[in-house]
Amino acid sequence: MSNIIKYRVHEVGKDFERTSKEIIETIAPYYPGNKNHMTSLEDAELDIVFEKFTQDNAVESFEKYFADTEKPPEEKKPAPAAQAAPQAPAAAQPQTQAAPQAPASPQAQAVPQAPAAPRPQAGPQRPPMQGAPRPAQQGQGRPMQQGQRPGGPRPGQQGQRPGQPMQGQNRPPMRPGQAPAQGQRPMGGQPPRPAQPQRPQQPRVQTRREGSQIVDTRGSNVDLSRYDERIDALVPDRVKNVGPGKQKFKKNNNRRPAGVRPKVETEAEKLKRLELEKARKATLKITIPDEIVVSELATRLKKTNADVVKKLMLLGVMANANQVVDFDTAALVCEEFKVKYEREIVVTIEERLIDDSDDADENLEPRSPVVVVMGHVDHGKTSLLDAIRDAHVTATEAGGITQHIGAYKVNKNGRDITFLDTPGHAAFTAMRARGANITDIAILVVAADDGIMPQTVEAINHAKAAGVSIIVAINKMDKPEANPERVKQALTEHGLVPEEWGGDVICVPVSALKHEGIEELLEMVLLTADMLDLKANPNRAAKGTVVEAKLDKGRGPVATLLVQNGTLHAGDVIIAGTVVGRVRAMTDDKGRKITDAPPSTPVEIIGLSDVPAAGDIFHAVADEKMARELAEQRRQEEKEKQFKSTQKVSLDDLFSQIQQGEIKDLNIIVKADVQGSVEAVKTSLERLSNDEVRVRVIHGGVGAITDSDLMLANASNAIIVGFNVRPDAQTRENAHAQNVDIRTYRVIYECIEEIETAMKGMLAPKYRENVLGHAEVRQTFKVSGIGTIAGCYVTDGKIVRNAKVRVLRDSVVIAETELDSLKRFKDDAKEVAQGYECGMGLVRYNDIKEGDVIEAYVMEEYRE
Ligand SMILES: Nc1nc2c(ncn2[C@@H]2O[C@H](COP(=O)(O)OP(=O)(O)OP(=O)(O)O)[C@@H](O)[C@H]2O)c(=O)[nH]1
Repeated sequence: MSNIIKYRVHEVGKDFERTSKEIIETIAPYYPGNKNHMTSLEDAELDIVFEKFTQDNAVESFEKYFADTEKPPEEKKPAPAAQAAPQAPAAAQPQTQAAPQAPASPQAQAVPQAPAAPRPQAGPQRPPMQGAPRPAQQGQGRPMQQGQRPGGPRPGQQGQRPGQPMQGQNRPPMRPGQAPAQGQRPMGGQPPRPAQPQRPQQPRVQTRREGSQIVDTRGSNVDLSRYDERIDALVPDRVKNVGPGKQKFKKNNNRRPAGVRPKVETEAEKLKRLELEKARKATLKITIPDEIVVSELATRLKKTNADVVKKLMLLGVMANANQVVDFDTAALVCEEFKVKYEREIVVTIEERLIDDSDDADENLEPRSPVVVVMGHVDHGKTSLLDAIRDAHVTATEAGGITQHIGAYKVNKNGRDITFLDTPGHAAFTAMRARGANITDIAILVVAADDGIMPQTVEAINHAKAAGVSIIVAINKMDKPEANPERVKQALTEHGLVPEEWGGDVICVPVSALKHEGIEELLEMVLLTADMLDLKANPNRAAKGTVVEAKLDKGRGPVATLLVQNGTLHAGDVIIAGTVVGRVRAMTDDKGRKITDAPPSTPVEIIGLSDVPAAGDIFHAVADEKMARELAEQRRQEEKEKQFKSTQKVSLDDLFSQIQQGEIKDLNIIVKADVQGSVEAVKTSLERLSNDEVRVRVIHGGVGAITDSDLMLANASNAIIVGFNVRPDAQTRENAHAQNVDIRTYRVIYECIEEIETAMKGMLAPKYRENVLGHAEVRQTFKVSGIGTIAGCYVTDGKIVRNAKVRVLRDSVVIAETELDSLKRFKDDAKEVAQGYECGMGLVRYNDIKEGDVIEAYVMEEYRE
């Protein structure tokens, strides 16, 4: 650097108001050699000059100096100027450090090497600098040191030379001509910064060590970064390499730029910022969903997990960061933190796509009733449906060809009635299990010659569970042995009291075979419909249920839909369960093409992408793309559902389900060997109802537990209780697959007790029976002295020697005991597997008959 910028002896002399000779003499003792006024001076030589003249300007007494500085500048102005005048402009630095290494120290950079002003080339060319000579000083031939302190030079204050940048500005001392050439310093154009100079200067007691130079950085407005550049420029390489390494001011570079803001202000600013932050937090508003993980809540509250967990603890909720809390708890935490909150409303695709809002009364119009026919096998359901259709479809609709699409409409007295063509409660309940409640009225067909049969009872209970109105059609009235009174009598036993006996159940005697009583029956259906006041809004997007669906070879997926609300139009986009499609063609039950299907209309449509399931609910939607998205989402949900075992009510977790509010009604199906037991259990169980749970026996019947019971239990989320009756192997397997809880008992009070304790959450069964297998008694042998030996064939599972057994006759338990002996031919056997024959003797039981079933089981410890 010094090679580039020449600073000649005469220039230095001029700057310091010394002769060239004096300068040369100053340097000579340190750097001997021939020099003249044109000799360029090296950095080290310059440093010596600066040191020399700086020291020459040292004040004699600090006391005097400090005393001077405390006086108002105005008073002192003329005097110090005069005093300082004869002196060299150097600051009073009693430093003896004149070594060439001096500039290497950071302090040395602050040494006023700036004899710029007097220099002819530098002075005039410079734009006014902060330290520009004031008129008074100019009059004295040199500018005052930094102008702001008329008290004269003081220790540590450099730059007393004319034209030198003011220290207050923290300009690094500069040699004339150097900075502009290097472009290291934004000299010109930098406006004077008066803040520092005008600050009342307190006497600064500075402990200065002999031989060191100190940069006064206490003003907090020293731009130290500038010194780094100067260091690089000024420090000779050999000096740089000495010591523990370069010690740049950069370490302190985090200081604010000179003159921008003093340290006190920074603190104030920080406080202000903190306050602002606090204020911002105070007005924080967050949204909380119905359930939120604690860590997520903490994030939203801008708190740590620990803070939130602590607050929860104080609120009496023990939850860790990964646990979920409900909205109310989260809201309490928000209140504790004084954070505003509101409930997060999650709009699902379903909500956006499907408008499930209720209709306003003024938009509702009467709709025709939807009727299902149920009853015991062979009581004439199909015959009745055919009779109704024959009388009202083929006869009245000229040219109409009856289509079996799963539902049809008949017209009576100018009003329509829709019949579901699938008789029996199986289809009805299967549909209900899928969430579809499509029927308004159930016609219960009871053969007058047969009376109430098991499936009649089931049908009654299925209809009751679905909450539909029942009309009894007493069929086969043409038969001579028909006894409608007996039927009515039996009906009362099942809670259906005929009208003529003071009840509200309409009973119509009919003959499906002879087409008698059909008109009366239909009239009664209309009457019941009037009572139900069935209404729908035809002026909205259609909603309904898939009644039937199949894959047609030529037409692709074909589905029968029953429109329940709104009107379905040809061309509509519909979503049914996980299937999406556009209604390409629509035909009614008479095979006619139609374009609009108002409420209670069954239609057959084509155009779906896949075959939906019967019972699926369909919606006509506006956005096909979104519908596909929803279908995909539903498929995903279905998969997840399959993964998780279906949550069905069971006695084991009854209490937890009650506590979680999942159960309000405990539905029970009671099956027993005799009607008396059914009634007894029913009354006893229903008495168990308490404030939280209502125990409802939705079906009670005599006989084995069958698939039909399972179906009802499945649809109504019920548990099955059996007394002295048991499910057969297939039913048990199905129950297991469908997660239906079947409990079997021998004594009523055991059942009552178990359900009661389960409701109280005290049910802790330690043992549970595990059925090992069944064997059918094929032959019996009487052995004197031993008793009866049963020759059996193991039908499923295995029979184990130590197992307990029960004897079943027509699925009714007739004995419970243990195995006395188990033999394969003449040998004792430990166990006999399925498909083998064996001989069995039972402990204290000899009344075994051919056809009996022996069930072997063991009691196993049960762990939840
Ligand atoms: N005498 C007489 N026989 C009838 C009447 N209704 C039906 N039947 C007869 O009863 C038998 C059973 O009739 P279905 O209509 O098949 O009875 P279902 O209830 O539909 O029977 P499933 O479909 O097996 O459940 C048939 O042989 C019919 O002919 C009737 O009103 N009078």
